[in-house]
Amino acid sequence: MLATAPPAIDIRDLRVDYGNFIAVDDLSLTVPKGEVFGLVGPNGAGKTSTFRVITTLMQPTYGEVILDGVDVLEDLESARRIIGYMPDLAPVPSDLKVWEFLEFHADAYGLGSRSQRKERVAECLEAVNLTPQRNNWCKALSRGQTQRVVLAKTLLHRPRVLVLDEPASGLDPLARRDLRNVLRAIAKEGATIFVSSHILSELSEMCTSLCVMNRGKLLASGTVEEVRQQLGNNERGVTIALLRGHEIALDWLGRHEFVHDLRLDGERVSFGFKGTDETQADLIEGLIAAGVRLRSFEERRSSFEDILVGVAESNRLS
Ligand SMILES: Nc1ncnc2c1ncn2[C@@H]1O[C@H](COP(=O)(O)OP(=O)(O)OP(=O)(O)O)[C@@H](O)[C@H]1O
Repeated sequence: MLATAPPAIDIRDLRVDYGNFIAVDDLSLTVPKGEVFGLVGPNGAGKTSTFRVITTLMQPTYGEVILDGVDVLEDLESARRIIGYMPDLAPVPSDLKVWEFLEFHADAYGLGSRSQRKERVAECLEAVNLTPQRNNWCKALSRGQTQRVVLAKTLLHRPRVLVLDEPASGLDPLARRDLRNVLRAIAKEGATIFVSSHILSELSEMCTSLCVMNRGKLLASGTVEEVRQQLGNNERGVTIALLRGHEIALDWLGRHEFVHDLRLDGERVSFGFKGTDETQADLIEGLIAAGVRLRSFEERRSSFEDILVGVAESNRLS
């Protein structure tokens, strides 16, 4: 029988206390290999504390973190070889050129012979699409380019697990798109990426799956759709335009268990719908089978940002 490969990241019952304050509360999470996995949560959710434990920078109060089968708390040295960590707003020295900055770190890591180190620097610059900027001063780079230089530095030792704290913060949409493409390409090469943000839409664009954390606790995890369902936000507003069968539609929808706030406005019928994608597909089929001539169907869902704002609001109120 084939042994199953361990997940890239396995966090079990993690707890981080600062004095009497619980910053991470009983967090358990598994990230399969090759994912771009997002960690989203409002300020103070416990994202950085979680990352600091994973990256061996801090001992947790309780719990285990296993990276690619290696226990981070038991075998620090092996864990550090697996991890690449890019902290929030990592600085780059302004008085070095891009290639000098990377070669300095390749030397510090002792990455093989001089020619091997140069080759690795070139590979990493290519991976982050910065080969044309290799001779530029670090201080002359844009914010997006600076993030990618730091990412190149983080890739030098071929980490299998990349932990990136808010890498897209402060980037314009174009720079975010560049970063997203670079991260996807890196994951395709086999690395697993664990990336945080407090902006959900940023991560939902970038990640294969994600989790939501709030006040140290895991609220939901899975694909974007699964997370939306787990957070109980599958409410949507629907407007249908009909050519015939308005009476039938009103009667049929009025008896549907997931439909509420039904309104007729000219040829259009609007209502709130609280069901899954499957039940919504059943609803469309049911309406047509009942004899309604449907011209169009339009749904409006709360954006992911609205959901997160709801989470943050509930913090403030409680
Ligand atoms: N060294 C510390 N001592 C005391 N409290 C701390 C310390 N570090 C973090 N905290 C608190 O723990 C909580 C979680 O902080 P953490 O930085 O992990 O959250 P975060 O989700 O990364 O937030 P942000 O998005 O603001 O960076 C916050 O309330 C923070 O004030």
